[in-house]
Amino acid sequence: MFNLTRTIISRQSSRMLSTFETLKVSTPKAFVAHVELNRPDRLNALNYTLWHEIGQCFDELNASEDVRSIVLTGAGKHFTAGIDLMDMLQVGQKLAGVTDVSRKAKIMEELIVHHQNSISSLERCVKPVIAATHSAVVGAGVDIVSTADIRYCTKDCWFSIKEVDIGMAADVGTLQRFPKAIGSQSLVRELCFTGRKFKSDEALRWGFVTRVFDTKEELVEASLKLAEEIASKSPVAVQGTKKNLVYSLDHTNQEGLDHIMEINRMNLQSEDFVNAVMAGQSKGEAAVFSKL
Ligand SMILES: CC/C=C\C=C\CC(=O)SCCNC(=O)CCNC(=O)[C@H](O)C(C)(C)COP(=O)(O)OP(=O)(O)OC[C@H]1O[C@@H](n2cnc3c(N)ncnc32)[C@H](O)[C@@H]1OP(=O)(O)O
Repeated sequence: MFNLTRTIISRQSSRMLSTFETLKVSTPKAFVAHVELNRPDRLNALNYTLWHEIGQCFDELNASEDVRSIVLTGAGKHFTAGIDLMDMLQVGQKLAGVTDVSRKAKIMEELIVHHQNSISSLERCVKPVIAATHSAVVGAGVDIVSTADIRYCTKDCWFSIKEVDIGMAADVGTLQRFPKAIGSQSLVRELCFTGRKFKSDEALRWGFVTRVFDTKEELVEASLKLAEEIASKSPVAVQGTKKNLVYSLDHTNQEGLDHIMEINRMNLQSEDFVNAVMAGQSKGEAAVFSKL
């Protein structure tokens, strides 16, 4: 009963996205959301508010029947400079006031789980997320874009799994998701152990990004065009596809097949299936899918 009430409330409120302090959210095309990291004066470094708002924003976009695909960009000079190091100094001060190691560890556990959940919201969101990055994508930035479904970037874009240079192991998803996007364990380990910058040309060669653009304007335009195309498809089909692709990343083939069977034994009875097939046969008439 509680869950049902919560679901109904979230559906009702899905039309009104929150306004955020560190994110700019717009709907430039039908069913397409554009989320912009918006702390340009701090190079979009992730302070606690930005971590928190990313999670809240993608959970809201997931619930919204008006959103079918999402483009993620960064405002200003860089996509992001990673975690806000000033914010981390404040965490250090908080820890200094606590003497017991287990109690210090509990504070850190809550922080790490909060930040992990923030980034995982891009994966929990069943609407495809296109990360469109420019200039620096550092540390937590790689965690974020590794969680996106599709990555485009500008020619001047570079990435660094920088955590090793600040004395920590990446802990909000890069070590889990980046290797699955790249394939070569040797390359992954080289980049994670050294933090060395890799540029757009290398990222393209390895398949980490799939398109590179001369300017940010071209990048955003192409990303929105792709998002618009995805949004024109059946939301039942696209969201079922994302759920199964995410699930299949860490399950056996048979488990993945069982999972998609569970999804499709329902979805093949949906009006979207009939509408799409009819539109396909009418040659030229695009199918129109109702809100999901
Ligand atoms: C629980 C833990 C979860 C997640 C952990 C994630 C770990 C990480 O994200 S590791 C990565 C941390 N980030 C960095 O180490 C990046 C440091 N910054 C840089 O290397 C450079 O600033 C740059 C991103 C390459 C950009 O260079 P440039 O364009 O030349 O700008 P700057 O002049 O260097 O910087 C301008 C201004 O921004 C401040 N700043 C830069 N990065 C951060 C940051 N990460 N946090 C806070 N502030 C940052 C920099 O100090 C300058 O400040 P001024 O006040 O203007 O001097």
